Amino acid sequence: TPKLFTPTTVGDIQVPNRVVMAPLTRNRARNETNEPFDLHATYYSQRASAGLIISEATQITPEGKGYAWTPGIHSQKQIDGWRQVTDAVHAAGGRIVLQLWHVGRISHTSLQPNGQPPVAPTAVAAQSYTFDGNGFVETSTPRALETDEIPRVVEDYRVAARNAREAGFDGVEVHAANGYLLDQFLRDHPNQRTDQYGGTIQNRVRILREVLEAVTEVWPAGRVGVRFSPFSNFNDVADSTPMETFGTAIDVANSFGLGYIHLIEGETGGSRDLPEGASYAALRQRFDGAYIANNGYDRQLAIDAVESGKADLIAFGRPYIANPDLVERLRRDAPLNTPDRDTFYGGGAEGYTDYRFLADSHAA
Ligand SMILES: C=C(C(=O)O)c1ccccc1
Repeated sequence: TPKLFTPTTVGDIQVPNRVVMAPLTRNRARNETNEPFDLHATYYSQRASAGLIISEATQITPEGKGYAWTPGIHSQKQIDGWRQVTDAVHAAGGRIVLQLWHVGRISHTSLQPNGQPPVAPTAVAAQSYTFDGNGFVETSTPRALETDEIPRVVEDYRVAARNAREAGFDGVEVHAANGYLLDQFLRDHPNQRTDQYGGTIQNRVRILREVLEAVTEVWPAGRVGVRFSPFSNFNDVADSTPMETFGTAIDVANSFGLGYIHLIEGETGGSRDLPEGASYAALRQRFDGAYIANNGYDRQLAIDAVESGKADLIAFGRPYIANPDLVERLRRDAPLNTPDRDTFYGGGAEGYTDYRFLADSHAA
């Protein structure tokens, strides 16, 4: 049996295989109140045979929302909605962690409380787009967070992490990738702050350190992970020294004894090509916990990466949209359903909970 299909531990979490369901935004939470409901419980429990499920990105506060119909974890209604999901996943024998999200400047005033500008490290708009419920709009120009507001943002992560415990999750993943708030602070484009949260790499990782400190006061560190996208420019971020910046960020994660780091290898949802001088092995060896690798893996790449020790687990995104029983299909090297792009984002059950299982396929 390829090692991909054997048990391991991700920090404190025992998992039966190394196939991870990557966080996937699907824009199906209730509008305005942003809670998940029974449809989401069906979707996630269908995929419970994953070694570990990482939930879709979930905003920690109304200010942290950047797209229409994305779920939150900052109200009792949302906690109750997520409890339906975690109960269903556990009843199906699965494990699920919640991805804690703050979009920073990847938002639009129409999605913000009182139509206010989004917040960010620096008052420079991303050259990016978001989905406001009617269509794609350019992201709004943010206002720069004041130095004395950062503790409030950190507290928002702490409360959201506590809410995730109440909602029955097995752990949390801090979203520090894909050009959202924490990634905006990590990179010297756009972070041009002149206070202790900008300039040197030590300053640019400070908010991450403070967030991880807060989250690991609520959760055992072995149930906390963090996601990075060191070489992706998705959502208009870039860094002049990515190996140093993300090496330092990973040192910070390691200093808390986190259960795992989760790296998008290459361009988010795109090329796996590495820039000159970049090395995942060099980044990974600075971390003592589990390494989850993501981005464009197919069955053979995944088997080889785990067999060779390049990665401990592999996160699959698009394949999990269309294959609830992905683990079984990979184990058998069975054909995979093709995801329908038109129903990736928004809508209801169609293209969400109606993909077939292998068993169904054999049904007459
Ligand atoms: C949370 C996302 C990410 O991390 O890239 C996202 C958001 C909207 C569409 C696709 C992906």
